[in-house]
Amino acid sequence: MKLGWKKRYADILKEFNYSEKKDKESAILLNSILKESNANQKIIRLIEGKTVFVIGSGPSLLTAIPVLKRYRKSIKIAADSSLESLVKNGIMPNIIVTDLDGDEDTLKKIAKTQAIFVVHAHGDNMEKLALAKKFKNCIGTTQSKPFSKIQNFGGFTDGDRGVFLANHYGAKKIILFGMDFGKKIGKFSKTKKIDRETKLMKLKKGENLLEWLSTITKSELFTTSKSIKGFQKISYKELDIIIT
Ligand SMILES: Nc1ncnc2c1ncn2[C@@H]1O[C@H](COP(=O)(O)OP(=O)(O)OP(=O)(O)O)[C@@H](O)[C@H]1O
Ligand SMILES: Nc1nc2c(c(=O)[nH]1)N=C(CO)CN2
Ligand SMILES: [Mg+2]
Repeated sequence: MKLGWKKRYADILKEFNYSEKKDKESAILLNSILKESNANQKIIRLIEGKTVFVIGSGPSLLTAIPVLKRYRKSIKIAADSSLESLVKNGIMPNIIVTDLDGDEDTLKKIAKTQAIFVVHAHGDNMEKLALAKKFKNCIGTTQSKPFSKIQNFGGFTDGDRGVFLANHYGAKKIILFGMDFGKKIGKFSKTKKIDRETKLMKLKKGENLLEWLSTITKSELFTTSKSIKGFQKISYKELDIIIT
């Protein structure tokens, strides 16, 4: 990915004490698992020039769900564990961005549908990657150097990676739901209590990356969740005006 991702990734490696070597190993493993597919063309058709919703697992996901039910035709990108509550409420996302630490049963349940899975390989999820074999439509990503079938659109947590994905494929407008960041972890999030400190650090990093993206993207950015610098804060009532 262009636009200065390398520097952001170097900061992430340092701050979270991750190993670039392990990130690369993981990406090589995912590349060996993925079949050739036309998921890329499918994703372009879904996103290019469109208004796209990106849905995270922050506290506001609760109020977002009844609203999302009314926008059946809008393109939806679900970040990992937001998927479980969406599917339970009859909302089927078009794209799922995941590092496979969300709810496995839900992932398996919709594995063979038209949904496109954007699976992220990193140094700490190698043992989960085999799950990608089950997905009918699957794209592989890395935060390190892209190669072969593995791409890098930028981004860190599943939610902000969803926004970077929508930016990469040329969404006209990107609207966030359940992407509150801040100090309160959403109850749909799969994070255990012991991880709280790291989780909050990850959320902070995700928010910072979105602030940065807002300075370089061509997409118009909106949020129905808590305010983010560079995103226009809107109420659910304003959605109809923004979408048309
Ligand atoms: N306050 C919040 N609590 C939880 N998730 C949030 C919040 N604000 C934004 N999100 C976004 O929702 C996404 C999905 O959340 P969740 O914690 O369920 O996924 P995750 O798989 O644990 O996240 P990741 O693997 O990216 O750390 C996160 O990746 C994050 O970008
Ligand atoms: N190496 C490594 N990379 C990541 C990790 C992680 O736990 N380890 N978590 C992420 C989002 O939660 C994104 N990237
Ligand atoms: Mg995840």
